[in-house]
Amino acid sequence: MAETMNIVLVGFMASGKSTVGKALADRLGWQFVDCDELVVGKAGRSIPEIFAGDGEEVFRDLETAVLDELQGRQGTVIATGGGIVTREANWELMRRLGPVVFLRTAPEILRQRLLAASGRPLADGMDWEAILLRYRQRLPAYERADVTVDIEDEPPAMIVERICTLLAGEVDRERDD
Ligand SMILES: Nc1ncnc2c1ncn2[C@@H]1O[C@H](COP(=O)(O)OP(=O)(O)OP(=O)(O)O)[C@@H](O)[C@H]1O
Ligand SMILES: O=C(O)C1=C[C@@H](O)[C@@H](O)[C@H](O)C1
Ligand SMILES: [Mg+2]
Repeated sequence: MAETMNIVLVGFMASGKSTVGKALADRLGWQFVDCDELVVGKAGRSIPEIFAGDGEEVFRDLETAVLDELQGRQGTVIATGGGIVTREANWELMRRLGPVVFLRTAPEILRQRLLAASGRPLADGMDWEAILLRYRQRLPAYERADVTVDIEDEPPAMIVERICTLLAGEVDRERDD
């Protein structure tokens, strides 16, 4: 795959962006960055601390700033935060980086993963119906991605192979430009 581009992964909380992103970068021999980790590094605080201390808007500003700082990169798999698709400005920044891939993970899998973990302010302590409502509200935004990968219960390595196959067309288009 051409190293002149990056791959940007979007999807709901716990859809696997960070996990699959790392595996995809290993498979391609590319670098990997995670926007959530970059935000934490920039703020010097955890995501729950940013949400609790400054509010969601400040978190979103940091998220956009991080995406802006990634401009110019090549050969990098970029895992985004689950809400990055909610800001219009982020779309232009993501599309400039490379193809945007939506990990459309089955809601039942999201439910199991979110109930088993904490550290996500927009899921912690919320009932599943409220989380599912947010997921449904965000779906049209995720579906703006260039490529969608439907994910059931399967290991990251299999998802990685499917992403590589789906992106072969994107790479061909880039070569034609
Ligand atoms: N294909 C998979 N098979 C099994 N477990 C997985 C798979 N993908 C991710 N997981 C597990 O699901 C959980 C959530 O994954 P991950 O943190 O990668 O999601 P995310 O999309 O980055 O979430 P967030 O938007 O909150 O950053 C983790 O515990 C991870 O180990
Ligand atoms: O879906 C969301 O809005 C979020 C997802 C996480 O990746 C983090 O970016 C944060 O917890 C917010
Ligand atoms: Mg993540």
